[in-house]
Amino acid sequence: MGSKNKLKRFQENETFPNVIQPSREEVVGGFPLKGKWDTHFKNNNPIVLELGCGKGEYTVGLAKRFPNKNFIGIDIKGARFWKGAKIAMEENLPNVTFVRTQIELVDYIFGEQEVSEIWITFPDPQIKYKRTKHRMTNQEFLKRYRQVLKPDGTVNLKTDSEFMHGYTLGLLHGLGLEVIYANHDVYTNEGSPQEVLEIQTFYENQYLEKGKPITFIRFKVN
Ligand SMILES: C[S@@+](CC[C@H](N)C(=O)[O-])C[C@H]1O[C@@H](n2cnc3c(N)ncnc32)[C@H](O)[C@@H]1O
Repeated sequence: MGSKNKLKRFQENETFPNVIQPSREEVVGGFPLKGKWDTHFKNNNPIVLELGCGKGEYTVGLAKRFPNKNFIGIDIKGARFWKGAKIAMEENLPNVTFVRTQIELVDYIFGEQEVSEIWITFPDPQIKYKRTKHRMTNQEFLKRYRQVLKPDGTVNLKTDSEFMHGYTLGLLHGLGLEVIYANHDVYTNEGSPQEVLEIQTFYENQYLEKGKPITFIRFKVN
C-alpha cells in the first residue's frame, strides 16, 4: 500500500465512530473504557477480542453471526483494520469496534474478567528462539489473557503454522490447561466450529493458495 493511501486511511479512521486510536500514554495512564466497555456498546453483551486482527475478517464475520455479542479487533496497523471498520459501518454493525494499540497492553484496555472470548488469527509464529517473547501464545501472553478473561473464557487460535500449533498444544499440556478442541487440518478433518470453516482471513487465503493445512485450537487459560 502506498504512503498516500495509508495516510488517507489514517485520516478516515479518525472520523470513524467505530475506531479508537489511543496513545500509549492514554492506555497505560488509566484507560477510560477499562472495565467500562458496556458504556461504549451501551449494553452488557459478552465481549470478544480478535488480537492482531489485520483487516478484521473475524471481528466483522463473527459480529454478523453473533449480533448479541460485541467484537473488538486490535492491531497496531490502522491502515489494515480500516477495511473492517468501513465494512462494519456500511453494514450497520453496532457490535464492532477496532482499537489501534499493542496486544501487549491488553490488560490495560480491559478490566479483570471483562472479556468472554479471544481469537488469535494467523499470528506471526516468531519461530526464532530470540523472538519467543513476541509469540502470542507464550506464557506472558497467556497471563495477560487470564487477567482479562472470565473464568470460563476461551481462547481460539487459528493458524497455518504447524510450529505455532504444536508449541501452543505443548505449552497448554505442560501447564495443565484445558484444550477444548484441536484440529491440525480443519478443511480435511471434520468437526471444527462453523465459523472456523466459513470465515477466511487475508493471510489465510495466501496460505490456502499454497495448499497449506490450516490448524485450530480452542482452549482455556484458567
Ligand atoms: C500475520 S498478520 C495476520 C493478520 C490477520 N489476522 C489475518 O489473518 O489476515 C499479524 C497481524 O498482527 C499485528 N500485530 C503483530 N504484533 C502485534 C502487536 N504486538 N500488537 C498489535 N498488533 C500486532 C500485525 O500488525 C498484523 O496485522
